[in-house]
Amino acid sequence: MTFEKIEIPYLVRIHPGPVKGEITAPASKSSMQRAAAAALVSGGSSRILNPGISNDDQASIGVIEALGATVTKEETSGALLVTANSLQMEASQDKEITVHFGESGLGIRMFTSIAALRSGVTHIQGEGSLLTRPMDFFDQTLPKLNVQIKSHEGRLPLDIQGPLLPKDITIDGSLSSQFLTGLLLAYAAADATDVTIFVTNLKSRPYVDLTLKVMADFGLKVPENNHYESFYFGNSPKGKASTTTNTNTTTTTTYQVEGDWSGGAFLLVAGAIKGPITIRGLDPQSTQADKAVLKALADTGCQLSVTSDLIEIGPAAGDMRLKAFHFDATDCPDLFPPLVALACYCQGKTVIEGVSRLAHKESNRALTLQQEFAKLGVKIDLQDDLMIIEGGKPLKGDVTTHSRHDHRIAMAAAVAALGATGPVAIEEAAAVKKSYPNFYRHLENLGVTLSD
Ligand SMILES: O=C(O)C1=C[C@@H](OP(=O)(O)O)[C@@H](O)[C@H](O)C1
Ligand SMILES: C=C(OP(=O)(O)O)C(=O)O
Repeated sequence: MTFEKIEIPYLVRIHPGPVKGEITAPASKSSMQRAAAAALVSGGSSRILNPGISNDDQASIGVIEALGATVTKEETSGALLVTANSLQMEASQDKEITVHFGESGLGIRMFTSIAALRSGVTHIQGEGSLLTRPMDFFDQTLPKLNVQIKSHEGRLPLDIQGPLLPKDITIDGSLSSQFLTGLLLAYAAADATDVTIFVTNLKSRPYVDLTLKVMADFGLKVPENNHYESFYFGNSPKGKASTTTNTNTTTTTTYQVEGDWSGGAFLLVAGAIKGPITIRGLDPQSTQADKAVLKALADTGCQLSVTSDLIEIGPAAGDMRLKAFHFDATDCPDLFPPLVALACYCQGKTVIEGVSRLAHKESNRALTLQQEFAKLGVKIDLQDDLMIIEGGKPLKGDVTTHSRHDHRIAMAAAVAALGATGPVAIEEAAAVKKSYPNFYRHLENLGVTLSD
């Protein structure tokens, strides 16, 4: 499968000004990547509507192709059609193969356990920031499940060889939920029966809800979730796909990729700072962790109206100013960057909890936020697990920030720039392609002036 190429210059300059009009949030890479994995392991044919085009989405499609799936695009609807054998049945499962994950943390942590279902050797590779993110979970866990693994002191590249055999196991969920997501899918694919994954100290819990939902949507066997402490795969047969369409002799699972609350959070913050705007495509019933941005926004006193179809958002009414807020982002760490941009425009000190969750993202996000926002004249203190942002003062314009090769830092700087005293340049602006390649185009659609 080839995807459309989106060109973004090295430097994008954001000119301050209002946002107006209507925009549809992009596809969620969390939803799309899970759909790709579920389409692979559920076998048969699947139709993925509203597919994402981010680098991480593209990497996941490349991975399922490398693992034996065929992916084509339906020209009329843009849907992706995936056909796959179950991995254990795949003719090439004994062969030695190499899979590339680009920079996707979810991709590598989810698909490594799935690739471990193969009995051939799989070489697992990544690039950029992924090379320094911790993967020692696999060194500790996979050997207990009949999988041989060689890593580079807990970092990439990895070589693995299964087949993974589901067993009762205890894992540590404090670093990331993504490893659990992978094991849940791999256990389901291996038809785990009367087996439990025990988890200690699980963080980013709503992401596991999303995993379980996608598994149910694809008709995979869904374990019983006991308070996020254990996940029990019982004796019952596989689940039944909730959305299936029957075409003569074959059954196709149809899955609609959700709109992205993580990328959408930047649009919402833009609306609260310099709107009003209308945003479509964000489902208030979603299990996505970053839907929690609504709570922080409501606490600022911005104008906010949420329905199942659209969200209308604008600054505080009349002469009122946005108020500082207190928010716990431990289970939704990707909200730190948009909430920092929001906090800049809120009177007083905003406190965000969960700083320890930021150390191993595309950058060490607590530090990069502190350093890049300092260039805009914003003071951010880090005290243990708390981030404290002093808001309400004018943001410096005519400055140059750097994405630090982190998509969410670039988007946070861009949104913060909307109310600055002059244009704000962002170096290595193309980092946004990791999750939201159309981000700058969407800002332009909302009336923002950009220059190189
Ligand atoms: O499962 C997912 O889709 C994700 C889980 C979160 O990671 P952690 O579980 O490591 O917090 C989040 O930060 C990441 O961007 C996407
Ligand atoms: C950390 C992120 O993604 P991942 O862990 O999947 O690379 C992110 O999107 O902010």
